[in-house]
Amino acid sequence: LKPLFLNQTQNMTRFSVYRGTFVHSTWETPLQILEDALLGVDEGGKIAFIGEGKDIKQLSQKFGFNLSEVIQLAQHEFFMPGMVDTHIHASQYSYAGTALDLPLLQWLNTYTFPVEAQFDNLEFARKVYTQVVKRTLRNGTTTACYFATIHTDASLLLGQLANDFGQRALVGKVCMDVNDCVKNYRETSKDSEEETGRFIKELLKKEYPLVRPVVTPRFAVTCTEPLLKQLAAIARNNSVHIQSHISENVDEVELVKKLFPDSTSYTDVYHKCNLLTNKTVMAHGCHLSDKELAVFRETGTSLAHCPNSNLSLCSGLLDVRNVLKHKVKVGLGTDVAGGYSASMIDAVRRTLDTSKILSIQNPNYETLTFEEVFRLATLGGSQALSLDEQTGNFQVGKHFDALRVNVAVPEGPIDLIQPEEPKILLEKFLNLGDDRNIVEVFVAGRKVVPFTD
Ligand SMILES: O=c1[nH]c(=O)c2nc[nH]c2[nH]1
Ligand SMILES: [Zn+2]
Repeated sequence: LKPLFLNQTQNMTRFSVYRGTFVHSTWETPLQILEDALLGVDEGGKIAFIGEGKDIKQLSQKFGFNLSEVIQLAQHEFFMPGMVDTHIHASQYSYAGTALDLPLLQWLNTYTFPVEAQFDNLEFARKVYTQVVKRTLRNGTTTACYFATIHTDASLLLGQLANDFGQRALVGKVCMDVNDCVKNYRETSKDSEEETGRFIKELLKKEYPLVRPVVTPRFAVTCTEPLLKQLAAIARNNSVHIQSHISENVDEVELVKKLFPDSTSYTDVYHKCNLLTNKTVMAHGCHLSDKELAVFRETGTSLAHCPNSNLSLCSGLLDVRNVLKHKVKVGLGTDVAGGYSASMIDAVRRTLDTSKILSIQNPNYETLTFEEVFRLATLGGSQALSLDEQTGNFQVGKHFDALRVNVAVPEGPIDLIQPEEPKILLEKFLNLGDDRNIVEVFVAGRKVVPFTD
């Protein structure tokens, strides 16, 4: 009886086990390929073991799974880590793909603020937020760092929807106490502060396992210095993330200089207000100086590179190679709707395009490789959001956030003429693939795509 009893206790933990090709990044190498690997996920959604297919018998005995339960990937399939969108405006999704004919400051006043003002209507909010969460999940965004609007209840609803669909998310109620252009879209400083406190408290009270609040001053142009300082204190007291925008376009940088004459740079404005922390992510940074990047590095602040937006609004070209040389943490963002695509696959392509534009301008430029950009979209993003202990690659102990990619999916966008090695399959997927190739999406071990209802 004794051995049987022992065996039963061993079997108490049930694993989901996958066998096939796994591609991911580490800090040592931007592309590591594990062929015929076995990966086990425990009931908590964490990666319990990674081994080789040839050792399946020993692994099944050690971890107590049946060989018949192992899920085998097909030829042309691989698992890659879920992608991390480090910067996306959920509230701008309704007009994604339009309104790209004005530079940033005019774009905000003409298109963005009037739409965001409508999120006092919870039914409208539910419609938009449901669609953006589903669309991003389907396109392989397992973690999203969202801007909502100034409306606390609608922002809480976004958190609820991310939780319901199973997406890992940071959700920010936007703060802005300056806006003279669209009068019904701004808060008093007091409301902004109090509502941020309420937002954090109520979101944390829900105890959603994968959703966290992020303190969100929109940017220095729409926030007074006292509000910026208060928000930094709220973030510190609650140990939560901070997100904002910085140095996206030249006119904006000039305006911030005028608005904050006592600061030596745009970065200095935020630094003086204590907003630069190792849980802060700033979008864009196209026009940051090397000196400012050094402050990012010292404070542990990260950058969200949003190339589609930077090109679409003619904002600028972020020199990611220089950011990496300064050892500043950096991930990729779609920045919907300044960026017209909600897909992180597009963010990968636009990152490569931007790097190639910089190479055209300077033939000595060291162009980013597709492997490096793959790392930015996965591990880099998780690090930029200080979530790299939970997600970003396939490491024992991390959550299983993964995409099952079938490069040769029937009726899909890619024609495979002959069998290809995994590196080529990944490159084809990143350059030619779309959501049809993403046949399953897992977040913390749970299959969230295809949708169940
Ligand atoms: O791309 C952007 N989108 C926005 O909504 C925004 N607000 C401030 N700065 C911004 N940049
Ligand atoms: Zn943005």
